[in-house]
Amino acid sequence: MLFTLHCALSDYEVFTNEADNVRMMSILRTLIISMANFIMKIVPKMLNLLVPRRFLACAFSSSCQPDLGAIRRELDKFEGGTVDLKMDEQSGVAVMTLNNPLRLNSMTGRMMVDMADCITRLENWPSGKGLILTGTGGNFCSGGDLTFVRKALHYGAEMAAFQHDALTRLLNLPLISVALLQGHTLGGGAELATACDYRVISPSAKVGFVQIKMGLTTGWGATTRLVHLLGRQKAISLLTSGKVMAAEEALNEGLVDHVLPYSLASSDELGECKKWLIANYCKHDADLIQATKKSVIYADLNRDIKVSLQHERDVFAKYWGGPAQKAALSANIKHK
Ligand SMILES: CCC(=O)SCCNC(=O)CCNC(=O)[C@H](O)C(C)(C)COP(=O)(O)OP(=O)(O)OC[C@H]1O[C@@H](n2cnc3c(N)ncnc32)[C@H](O)[C@@H]1OP(=O)(O)O
Repeated sequence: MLFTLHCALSDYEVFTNEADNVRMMSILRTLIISMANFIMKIVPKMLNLLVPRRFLACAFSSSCQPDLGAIRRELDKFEGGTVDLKMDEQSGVAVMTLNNPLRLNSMTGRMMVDMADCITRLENWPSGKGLILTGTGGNFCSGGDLTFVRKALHYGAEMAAFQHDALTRLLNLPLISVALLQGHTLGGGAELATACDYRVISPSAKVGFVQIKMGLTTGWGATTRLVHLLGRQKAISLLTSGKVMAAEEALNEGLVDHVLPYSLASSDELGECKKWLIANYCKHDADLIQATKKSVIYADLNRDIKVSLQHERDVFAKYWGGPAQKAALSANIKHK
């Protein structure tokens, strides 16, 4: 580049006499191209020195996909607690339980991996209708396990990518899901609750997006889900206040859908929640429930009304004239 500059300047002295405008323009063009090439070469090198390589790769590559397998192997090293799944074939309702009771079911890396595996099993459960997400020992979840959090301070973006994938899959299960909020539901715990279709709360429970008080924003996708669920204003209010709400306030805010009666022992609340789920959403045929939920997800993700209606028609045509409709017609049902 310096060589080009030198040649260009010496040429300039010669040309002042000849006033050869055409050659002057050509020299100027060479100069500009050389400078541009120089900048294009040096800027990425400087950025490479200043910013970690993995961030650059993500920021500049349009094909950047997090390697979930590698993240999973890393998260699995942060032990403590489990997430357990029971699938009841008879009722079609599964119970997924956060199990880290000494730390109020706060989530370790291992639990995140467990939960992702449970979700994979639920994605492939054709006779399933519903899911209850609950915590053991009278608490839902007090957020990220702070022992894990302290060890994983270098691993936030990766953990968030893993949780975004798992919790989006949870939200989009073809089952009707409900989070049973008991005791404490804080931070990441409140985020988990927003990855279910509904939230049922114990009258003595408390729930809050306390991330802001921990110097954080949401890492497990709750901001995106809250805006869909409650709209911008309420999302801003819950997330920026970090307020911890009692059951009635959470109901008034629209965050929860049902408050359980006061009369129940904590151990009976799971049974009551199951009754609520079945009575409201899981009475009918599993195949129809799954088809309905899938259509709702499709409509939500494809806001183009024509595309969504076409899909709805296709699903409808599959059931029209089918055995379930014929059985219902024969039964001569009165919908009183
Ligand atoms: C991913 C980003 C996030 O989730 S940010 C939010 C992280 N969560 C928190 O900061 C919650 C911190 N914990 C608390 O505020 C209190 O423990 C709450 C939940 C209010 C319960 O208070 P209290 O009923 O008095 O119980 P306690 O404090 O004695 O707790 C019992 C034992 O559980 C533990 N615990 C609780 N939460 C966590 C957590 N998130 N991570 C790790 N451990 C947790 C407490 O340390 C306590 O343990 P220990 O009995 O002292 O050994």
